[in-house]
Amino acid sequence: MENLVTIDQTKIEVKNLNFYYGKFHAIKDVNIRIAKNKVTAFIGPSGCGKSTLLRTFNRMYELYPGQRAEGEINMDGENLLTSAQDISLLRAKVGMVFQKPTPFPMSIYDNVAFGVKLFERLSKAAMDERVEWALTKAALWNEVKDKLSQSGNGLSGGQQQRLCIARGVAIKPEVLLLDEPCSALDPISTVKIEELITELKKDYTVAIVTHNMQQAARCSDYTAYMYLGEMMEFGETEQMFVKPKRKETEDYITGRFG
Ligand SMILES: Nc1ncnc2c1ncn2[C@@H]1O[C@H](COP(=O)(O)OP(=O)(O)OP(=O)(O)O)[C@@H](O)[C@H]1O
Repeated sequence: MENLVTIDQTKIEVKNLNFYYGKFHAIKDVNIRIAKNKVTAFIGPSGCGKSTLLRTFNRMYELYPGQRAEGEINMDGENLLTSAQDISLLRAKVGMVFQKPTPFPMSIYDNVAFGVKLFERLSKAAMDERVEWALTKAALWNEVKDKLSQSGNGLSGGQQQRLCIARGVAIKPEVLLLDEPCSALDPISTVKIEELITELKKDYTVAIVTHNMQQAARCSDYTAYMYLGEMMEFGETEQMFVKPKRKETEDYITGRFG
């Protein structure tokens, strides 16, 4: 399973990862390599551990007592789980966009500039440039360029989600984690986000959790199928969708599961 993505192509290497919510064993000995500048999709029935796995990549779980991870998550040769590196720096390197759009209660401009200000001191002109760049990357610039000082909450759901992606992109992370980013969106906004994901992988490594099989098929290079906390199958998306190795994967993908 691990050899499909060579170590040279790997951005994040997960080795023997176990995750616990208190006594509950949610991730069971998972091994996977997340390829650099590719999109890896995580699929599987509700509760199989997709979001939990994603949240280990930037140690999001540390905010919650009783949650712990064991094993290795190596990024550029360093184990994120034991590294002494500053947690906010890690989250700057590994950005995350959640299921529900969560704009901050501030202007569109400030939503994008907020995270940048935590890590960089930019002049007003350089910040303006960064904000435009990030909103352009998130395919939102044309829709908001004349109302940057208006509240982010005044945007449509799809625009808010693109704003959140712009916010993530603005700090120039290396990895972008997307946890069901389209589940609250209409089909047109969903298509826009999918196009955006394909565009983003030129610069970033992307990991996406999705319940939408067409979405996984359309915008990912690799797909990981999880079940009850275990990594059941990992492969090139095309191969997984045309000819999965396991019957369970096929049943899930074709909707015959459960
Ligand atoms: N805060 C928590 N405390 C205890 N158990 C949790 C917690 N969060 C998740 N779990 C459990 O861990 C398992 C994995 O949950 P997770 O949210 O990662 O699944 P998922 O595959 O992302 O599901 P979904 O597709 O429904 O979002 C589930 O059994 C869930 O009930």
